[in-house]
Amino acid sequence: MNDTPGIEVADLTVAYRNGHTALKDAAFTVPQGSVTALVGVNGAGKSTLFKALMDLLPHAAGHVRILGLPVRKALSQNLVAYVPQAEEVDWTFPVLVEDVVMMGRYGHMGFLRRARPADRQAVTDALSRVGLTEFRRRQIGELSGGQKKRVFLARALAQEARVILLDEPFTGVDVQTEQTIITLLRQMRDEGRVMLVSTHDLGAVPEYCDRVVLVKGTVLASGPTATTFTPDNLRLAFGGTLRHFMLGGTDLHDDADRRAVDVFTDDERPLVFYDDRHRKAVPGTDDRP
Ligand SMILES: Nc1ncnc2c1ncn2[C@@H]1O[C@H](COP(=O)(O)OP(=O)(O)OP(=O)(O)O)[C@@H](O)[C@H]1O
Repeated sequence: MNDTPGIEVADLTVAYRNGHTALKDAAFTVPQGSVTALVGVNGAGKSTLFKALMDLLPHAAGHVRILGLPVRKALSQNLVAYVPQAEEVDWTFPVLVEDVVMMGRYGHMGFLRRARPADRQAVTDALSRVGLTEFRRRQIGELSGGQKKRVFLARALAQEARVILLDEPFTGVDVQTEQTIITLLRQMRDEGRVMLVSTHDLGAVPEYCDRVVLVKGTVLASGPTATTFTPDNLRLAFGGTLRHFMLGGTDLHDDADRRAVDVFTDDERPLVFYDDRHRKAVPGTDDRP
């Protein structure tokens, strides 16, 4: 690992063919060996940013570098992998779990896409790492939501991607699978990889993300979670869409404790901040079973 940023986005503007500018002058940097949350309201531009990083949308202005390389070069070197949202995949397509993971090897194969022993070994290793070895001969459509997510993570591992874009990896996933995925993300971070994770689960962000990028038509703020994932920045990014209230005094304590908490919630996944002396989001304070 060197000091080259994992992802570098500078003054990026992205417009759709109908003329709608979804991102304007967006800028942020993500170091190698990090897990970064990408958060913002519906329509803020998270998927647009992913598409720009995957070269699926032209850049009207600005530039993107991945591990110091222009996007196309990074893609041609198999450095970038995308873990899609469940809705983007046709689960009725008859394909085995191991075949999906083998797709991660295509970029390493020749024109005829003939799998060599090294490719088969990479698939076996990746499936073992995500705990799906016994599911390798199943049709992908027969798996649970959480298992499907892990198949796509295995595909990214088999690809030996260094930068992995994860679109809502925890949607529809139970708490145990969420923990399995978080453990994997941490291991991959420790291997020097870059994970950019779009998520609406704000309560879990401080638990597993080193850094945060807040978007709303542009990048409002980015940096280490402790200094960026703050009530002020969240108000900027989510103002009006999340309920925000403070609890203190007798609403919170039955003694003279003067501490207060800041709560941001969409009524499903609250994010709780303790008072100024503890301006650090507290993970695990949500109300899931
Ligand atoms: N194909 C498209 N053509 C035109 N405009 C689009 C297209 N896709 C998205 N947009 C618009 O671009 C803006 C950003 O959308 P985007 O899908 O990037 O948001 P998002 O942050 O990923 O939202 P969500 O949280 O709902 O997934 C929105 O205003 C959206 O309506």
